[in-house]
Amino acid sequence: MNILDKIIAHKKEEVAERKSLVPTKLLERSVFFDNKVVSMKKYVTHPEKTGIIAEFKRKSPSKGAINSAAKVEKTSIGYMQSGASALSILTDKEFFGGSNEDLATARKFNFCPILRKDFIIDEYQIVEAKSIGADCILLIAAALEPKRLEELATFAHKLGLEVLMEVHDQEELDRSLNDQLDLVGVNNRSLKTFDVSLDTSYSLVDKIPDQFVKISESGISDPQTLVDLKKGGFDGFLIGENFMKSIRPHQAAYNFMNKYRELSPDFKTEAV
Ligand SMILES: O=P(O)(O)OC[C@@H](O)[C@@H](O)c1c[nH]c2ccccc12
Repeated sequence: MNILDKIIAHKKEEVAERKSLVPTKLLERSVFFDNKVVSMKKYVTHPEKTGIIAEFKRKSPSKGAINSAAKVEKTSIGYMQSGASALSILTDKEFFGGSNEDLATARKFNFCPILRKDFIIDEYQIVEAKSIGADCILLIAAALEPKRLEELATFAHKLGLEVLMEVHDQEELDRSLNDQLDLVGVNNRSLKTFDVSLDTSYSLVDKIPDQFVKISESGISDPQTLVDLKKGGFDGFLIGENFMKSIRPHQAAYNFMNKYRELSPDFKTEAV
């Protein structure tokens, strides 16, 4: 059993329990439910933004504890003020130390696209994503049958949410691509070994059709890497640990994005 199998097994139990505690009808009454969705696609590709999707992640199976003290409010606002295009908020509790409240807090304090970072296997979680203020959901190709993935993506679109599909290799990409996706992410971290290799991104970027916004995910720790990935054809970059491992993640993000600006002279906008 690899880590993903373990997480999905746990997720099934968790979703069953949540469903019995909070019916869908109640989720639909949330104040966030009628919010207009902020497009991740648009913000990531906006020429005056960095393309960075900055992540709030307290711990992970590969790294253990990363930062248990950071506050969502300060961190998310700081990420956005530094020039991030969007936020990614972990809502899985068991393996990543996140919560739905974290995402709802980020929503309250920011006008920007927010990705619900979780392991989605059921429509219920998509309604829940909308009810806590998310704009985009993650669907992991390694965890879903292609047909099921397309069904979930279609359901998300019905609620107005965008969809980021994550792949690790060409086989996952080939079998899971469908028209209901908005963004396609290549995860540089292997689920089996936890090794990170940017070669995964470079080897897959040209295989992703141009109708999708292309995201490189995980293991990015150097602004020069962003310049290179952008040249290689990526529009967006998902960065978590590199910011979160600092005592002040928002400050780390600020320094990182300033360096990125210096390295890309055609990229003019200042952090506010
Ligand atoms: O912290 P990193 O190495 O910058 O990676 C961020 C993000 O890509 C990673 O957290 C991630 C990618 N896909 C996921 C799926 C579930 C949970 C987490 C993830």
